[in-house]
Amino acid sequence: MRLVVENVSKSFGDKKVLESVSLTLEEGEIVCILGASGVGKSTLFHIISGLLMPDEGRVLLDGEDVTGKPGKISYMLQKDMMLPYKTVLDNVALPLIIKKTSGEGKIWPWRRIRTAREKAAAYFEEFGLSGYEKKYPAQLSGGMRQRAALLRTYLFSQEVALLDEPFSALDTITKGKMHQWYLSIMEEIHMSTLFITHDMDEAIILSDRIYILGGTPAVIQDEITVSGKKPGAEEFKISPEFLEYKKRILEYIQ
Ligand SMILES: Nc1ncnc2c1ncn2[C@@H]1O[C@H](COP(=O)(O)OP(=O)(O)OP(=O)(O)O)[C@@H](O)[C@H]1O
Repeated sequence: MRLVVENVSKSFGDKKVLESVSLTLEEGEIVCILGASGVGKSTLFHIISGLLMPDEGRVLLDGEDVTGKPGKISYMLQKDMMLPYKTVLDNVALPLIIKKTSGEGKIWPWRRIRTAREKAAAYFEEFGLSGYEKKYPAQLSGGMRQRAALLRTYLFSQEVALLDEPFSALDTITKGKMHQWYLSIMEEIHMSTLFITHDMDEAIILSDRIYILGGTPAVIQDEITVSGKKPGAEEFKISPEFLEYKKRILEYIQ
């Protein structure tokens, strides 16, 4: 088990937001947290990423207690947070520039930047960004920006990634294409991913498992294992199985 979240509870003042939330993420799995707006999804992600301490419970990464320790788990925020005055390559290489790798010793900053750029550039083709290395974020389409942001997240830590509504800003057609792209790239890079969405279809299309977060305070109301999704399997979206998953989710989310 890569990631274990154990009985996490959190209140802000006298408002309890999360109540004993537990979940797991296995190696290479794509797991989604589905919940209505304001239910506490981002609060849960802040806790998992170590940016926020829970009142109770803990977060384990590969068995190590990482509660309240940021920097271990990649976290892609809803906004892609690209620096507008830096090239796409430098934006993507940023985590490699600022994160000292173990055993690296003392090296000149320019050498670290060069190595980081080389490492990041090696993934540009796979992420559909070839030829855009020297462009600026404003020159990319929405889908490309998201792919660049995903690559940056992957380069920060290839172990576990948290993605907060990664495709919500995209139009329906681009979103559909990104879903297929995401599933096929995951077949290659096997990044264990926990993502947030309030889009039911997206949850079913992308996830191996779905946790439904709901109620006040929020608890895990259901856990659904999705079988049948495959990269490029457009017919899955119109299959009876897909509708069954949707029906089950609709029992909780209206
Ligand atoms: N720092 C804070 N101080 C006080 N209340 C907070 C704080 N952070 C979040 N909350 C409250 O906790 C609840 C859950 O917020 P959160 O942002 O986690 O929800 P969400 O499910 O991510 O929402 P959305 O889908 O709209 O992003 C909300 O009622 C919010 O007002």
